[in-house]
Amino acid sequence: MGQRHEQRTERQQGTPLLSVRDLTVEFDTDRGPLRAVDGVEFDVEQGETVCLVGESGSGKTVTAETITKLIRMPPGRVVRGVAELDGRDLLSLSERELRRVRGNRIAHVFQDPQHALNHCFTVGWQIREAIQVHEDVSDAAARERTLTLLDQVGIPDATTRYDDYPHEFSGGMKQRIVVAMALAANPDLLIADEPTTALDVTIQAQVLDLLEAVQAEYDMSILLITHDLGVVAELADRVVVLYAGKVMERGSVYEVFDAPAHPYTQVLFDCLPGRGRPLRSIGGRLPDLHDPPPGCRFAARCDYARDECHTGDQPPLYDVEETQTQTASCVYHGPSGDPAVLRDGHSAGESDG
Ligand SMILES: Nc1ncnc2c1ncn2[C@@H]1O[C@H](COP(=O)(O)OP(=O)(O)OP(=O)(O)O)[C@@H](O)[C@H]1O
Ligand code: NI
Repeated sequence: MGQRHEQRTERQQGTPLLSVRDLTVEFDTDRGPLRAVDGVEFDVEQGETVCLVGESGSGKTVTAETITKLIRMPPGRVVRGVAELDGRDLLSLSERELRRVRGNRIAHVFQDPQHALNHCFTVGWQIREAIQVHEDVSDAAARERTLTLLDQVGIPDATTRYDDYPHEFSGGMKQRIVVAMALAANPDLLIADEPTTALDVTIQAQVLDLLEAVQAEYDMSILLITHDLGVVAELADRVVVLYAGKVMERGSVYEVFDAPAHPYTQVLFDCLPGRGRPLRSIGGRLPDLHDPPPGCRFAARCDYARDECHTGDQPPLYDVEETQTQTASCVYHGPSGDPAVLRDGHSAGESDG
């Protein structure tokens, strides 16, 4: 890893590995443009895990897939914003340059390992390919490295399994192989979108433990999308809460779990985290993304909404009092608000249920 280490220490102090700013993505639909992601901003520092959370349809996948332009354009379109990797905007790269980024620096792991593997080739061949695509090494060296990777991701008896086809592995093992393929590129950032949802519950924990272990080993950053609050609590360093394409709240996992600041996060997190515990489903629906209402996107479902919440733009991300990094897009945290109102309401809600 010596080479990798040098490359990483070159990064300028203070520049995050990934910096997403004002990311705004629309889809052309029969009913006109649909704004799936609207002004999203967050950073991912080297070696940390950032979790994107929010209900279904809140824009998590679109955010994650726009970073490397995996979403199909058209119908998708980046209206504005940047996604900088080490200060270089990925969204303005050519498709050829982007392919290099995807192969080398950013790897994706999706929900279903089935789609990431080619059923016509042995897993050994596929991982070896993934290595040789971006590194000029001999077949023998690539094979050695493949065996090491298979071993690292917990495939028992790697030497014999090298020549097996994907269908000869269980779902959990397949996802391990996908992780091995992702690691083959020695990426700086792993983007994992619900990587365990398609797996049995007992296997989910193992794959998550694997991600945690390889992250430490490879000093890699992870952008993780999950519905599972227990997973957020265990793996995340920082949390980004999305609702209807907007960031509602951001902060360290300690801060956000200790005292969710936005009323949306409060209802979303209104249960004790434990692995396998899904996000609570909350009353009402996401606003229509073709024609979102003015004001805060969450106002229609918010117990604390007052008149100003229904007018103007989504509030800025205000610093949350007495925290280091937490911010919330809610007027109660703004200059004219009293956040104590939200705290009181939240604790009252907790004792009810
Ligand atoms: N190709 C597309 N065409 C039109 N609309 C799309 C397209 N892809 C996504 N959307 C819309 O963008 C919005 C955000 O979708 P996205 O998949 O990012 O949500 P998500 O937070 O990942 O949800 P889930 O938890 O269900 O995966 C949704 O309203 C979705 O319908
Ligand atoms: Ni999604």
